[in-house]
Amino acid sequence: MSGAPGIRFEGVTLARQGRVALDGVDLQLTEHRVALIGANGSGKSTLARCVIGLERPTAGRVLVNGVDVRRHARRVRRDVGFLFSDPDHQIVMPTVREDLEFSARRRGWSAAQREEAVQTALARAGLEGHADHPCHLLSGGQKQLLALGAVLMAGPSILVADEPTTLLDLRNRRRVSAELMALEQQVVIVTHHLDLIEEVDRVVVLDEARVVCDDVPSVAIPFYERLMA
Ligand SMILES: Nc1ncnc2c1ncn2[C@@H]1O[C@H](COP(=O)(O)OP(=O)(O)OP(=O)(O)O)[C@@H](O)[C@H]1O
Repeated sequence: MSGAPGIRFEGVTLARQGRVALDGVDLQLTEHRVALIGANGSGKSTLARCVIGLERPTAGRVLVNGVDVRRHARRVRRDVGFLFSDPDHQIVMPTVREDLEFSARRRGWSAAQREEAVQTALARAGLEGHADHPCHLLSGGQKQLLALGAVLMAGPSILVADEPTTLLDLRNRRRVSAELMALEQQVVIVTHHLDLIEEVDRVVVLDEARVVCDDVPSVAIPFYERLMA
């Protein structure tokens, strides 16, 4: 059941309580790093959540690596990691190490392989000295790096991040963004932080539930700034 890599939105429309959140969105996202930008309420998070079946289109369909999300949501969720704005929404275990180990269990690894992966993830997140600390005592930036580490531990081929830097100070915003931009996986990032997406391969601008610009950052970001002026 393998198919075209990446994410495909085919005529995706989503209406809730008579209001249209997405209106006929057609996109084929195959680039390594894609940003979704747009005004508050333009539909970015709704579109991102459709990728893992957290939202269901009223019409149209979403395919991930050629697999229909509606028909095979569990399979798609194994392929797609999702990073929320608030890491507290996805840190599930009491300590840093336990949280990473929890995600590693999906992989069918031996105990030794899991331990090696946990150590690598701790180092990558700069949390080596915090392995046995309670997660709730971490700073916001540390929590987001832990959440990212745990999501990656599950081995996704695509990462969707919904405003992952919104709650962070400038230093942590840059740190988390640099981690995301350096990933080998395809990354789709929803953000209002335009300075962080200057290096992405493609920027999709949403406005009032529709795609109004789809281009490289040097074209799409100024387009959006004019739209907001
Ligand atoms: N669970 C929900 N129930 C009802 N309406 C919702 C729900 N989630 C979002 N909406 C509405 O759908 C529209 C699109 O919202 P969405 O969160 O996708 O926008 P967004 O572009 O991500 O906005 P923001 O930048 O503020 O996060 C908005 O009108 C919003 O109020």
